[in-house]
Amino acid sequence: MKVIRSISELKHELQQYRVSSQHNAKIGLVPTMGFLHNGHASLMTRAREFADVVVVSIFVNPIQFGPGEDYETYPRNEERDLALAEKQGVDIVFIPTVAEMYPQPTKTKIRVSERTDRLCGASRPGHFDGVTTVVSKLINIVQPQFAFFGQKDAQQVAVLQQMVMDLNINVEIVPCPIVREEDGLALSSRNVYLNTEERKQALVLSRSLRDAEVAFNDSKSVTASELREKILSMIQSSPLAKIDYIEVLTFPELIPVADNAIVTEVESQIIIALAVKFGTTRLIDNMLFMPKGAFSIV
Ligand SMILES: Nc1ncnc2c1ncn2[C@@H]1O[C@H](COP(=O)(O)OP(=O)(O)OP(=O)(O)O)[C@@H](O)[C@H]1O
Ligand SMILES: CC(C)(CO)[C@@H](O)C(=O)[O-]
Ligand code: BAL
Repeated sequence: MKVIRSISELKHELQQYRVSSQHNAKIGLVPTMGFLHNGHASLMTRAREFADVVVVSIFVNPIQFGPGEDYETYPRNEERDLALAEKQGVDIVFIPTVAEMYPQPTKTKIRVSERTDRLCGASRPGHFDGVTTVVSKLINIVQPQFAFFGQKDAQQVAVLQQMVMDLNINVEIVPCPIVREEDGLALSSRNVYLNTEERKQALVLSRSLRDAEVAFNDSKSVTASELREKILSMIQSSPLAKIDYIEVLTFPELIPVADNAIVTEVESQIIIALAVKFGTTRLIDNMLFMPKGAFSIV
């Protein structure tokens, strides 16, 4: 496994793969912010199935953090990350510095409208401009055929799919399923911030989504607002939970489902997306539902 820190060296290395391969090596990119866990590992495994060369980037991207967010304290552990990537059979780990990615403050940003209006786009103004800008840069540098993203960050997947479609970027965005701890908590680098009590109470996210899934499967007449209320009351029973949002939307368009709509009758895929704070740690989770007539794009 090669560890590369400069853009020019990465481009050179990838060019070697392209010209030396008899089969036109397919490149898979897995963008991350490091502090890798099994959710990231699952993206690498998926990438290996699609691509001959797997490139993982590790970069805590300052321009997707707002003022007062956790850019400075975001967990980092390069040694452990490299060991995990090596174990996953990754070919190249790209670890640029901020100065390498942004030699001067970027004067150009990519902004996707509409799909960024709600959920984390509303709670974290400018966040997705930072994500789409850095992902475009990474795609331009690596020129992969495939790029892999976790469905845990479902809005990120929807926004990036919109971006590559609108800008005719020649890459397939491949969404990958959410990896969870045995007790249901979605893996996230930020879980490390949780103290014992917060970690315990954070289980309410996956449990409330599972309850919603049961209601969805058992009742032919459950409405969007009933599903939302069910989740709301369950999360509110956790004293430490501070709700940012609970929304029922179509996916990937992210258009709100009408309160009185019977969810099993909606003709597109539906997402229930949550963001909840426990102490200072903001966690997100979601579940996709496939009403009758809808077909999956994930
Ligand atoms: N539990 C998970 N299952 C599947 N994919 C995941 C999971 N957690 C993160 N990913 C994906 O890994 C990629 C890199 O994410 P990132 O490095 O921000 O990790 P993270 O655990 O989501 O961190 P954070 O705590 O900052 O949200 C993203 O595409 C993200 O969706
Ligand atoms: C895609 C990403 C690596 C861009 O910085 C980040 O938003 C993340 O880790 O999900
Ligand atoms: N995985 C999302 C990256 C962020 O929270 O900034």
